[in-house]
Amino acid sequence: MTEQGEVIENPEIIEVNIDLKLSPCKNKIKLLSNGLISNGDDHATTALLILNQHIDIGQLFIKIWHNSSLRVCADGAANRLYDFFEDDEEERLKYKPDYIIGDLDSIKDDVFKYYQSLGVVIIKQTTQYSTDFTKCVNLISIHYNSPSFKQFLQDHKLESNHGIELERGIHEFYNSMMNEIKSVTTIPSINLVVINGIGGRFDQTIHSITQLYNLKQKDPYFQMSFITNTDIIILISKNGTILEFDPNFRKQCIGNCGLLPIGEPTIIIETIGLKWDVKNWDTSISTGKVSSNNRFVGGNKCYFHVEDDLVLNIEIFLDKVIEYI
Ligand SMILES: Nc1ncnc2c1ncn2[C@@H]1O[C@H](COP(=O)(O)OP(=O)(O)OP(=O)(O)O)[C@@H](O)[C@H]1O
Ligand SMILES: Cc1ncc(C[n+]2csc(CCO)c2C)c(N)n1
Repeated sequence: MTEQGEVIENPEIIEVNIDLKLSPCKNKIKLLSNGLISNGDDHATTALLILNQHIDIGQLFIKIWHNSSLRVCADGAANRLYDFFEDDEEERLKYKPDYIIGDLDSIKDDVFKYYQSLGVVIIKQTTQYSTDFTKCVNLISIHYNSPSFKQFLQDHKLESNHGIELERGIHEFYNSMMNEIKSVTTIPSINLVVINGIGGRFDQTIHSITQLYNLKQKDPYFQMSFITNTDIIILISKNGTILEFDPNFRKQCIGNCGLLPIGEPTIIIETIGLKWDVKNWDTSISTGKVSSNNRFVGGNKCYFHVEDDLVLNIEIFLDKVIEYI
């Protein structure tokens, strides 16, 4: 039996030219030289979501913070933000999140009081049918898209929980907002950078990956990426995607990559710009046919054409990224 599909081994550096007549390209994303992923829309804004694990990306964290127009902590992530500054009270004060949200079973009392005293909006949501991660994502959507949410917070600022229903008020707010705005407006793009969601507990990590697929369906205006101290992780959409990067950044800061069909088996119709490019290559976790340990050899871009969305991880050398920015 012959293996399906084709693997083409390329030299260490190649020029990538994409003939758009043969290789469709619906999506363009950029890997910026500060390690952030942008959907290529110059008007997009960036939001930072901090989850509850140790912040281990050093000065890259500070860089991402300053690059963001909104910063949200999921429950116990507020402890991690607080601890990041160790005993440097002056620095800690400069990094005030916009919101802390979750069931609030993980945030420490003194951290709660600290951020409350700084005027951070802290929202309790007790439902045990969604994670703090999902609560955060809904809140971020509302923050950017609801014409009335900021006014609502202002009007209810003296009430307990800012007047938001305790169990699933944010989810309800989100649902009714989405019903209202879907028909009327085009929603601006948001580059959503998530830290601390990968590694650590395995179910939490898999839940993070589900968010990549889920957001693509429910809130496609998010370009979501996970950043860890070893990787950037994104979803590559079907219908053809060009990923652009700065050639020097690639050389100095990027290592291996993997095309990971975590959500479902699929066919990689074509890649252009990998050390091991593939054509009509069926890939699945259960057969073990997965392109891991691959790398970018396209000087400034790489092209992916996949039949179904799949996960891409890009290895970053954190120290080099921090040096580079
Ligand atoms: N060990 C971990 N590994 C990966 N992600 C994590 C881990 N712990 C927490 N997170 C992420 O941080 C978010 C906030 O976590 P927190 O500890 O405050 O609450 P939790 O009770 O563990 O999470 P949840 O309430 O969502 O179940 C979680 O929703 C999850 O996305
Ligand atoms: C089928 C099913 N499995 C697990 C949970 C538990 N759960 C999912 S999200 C969440 C909130 C954590 O803050 C909890 C406890 C559930 N509700 N339903």
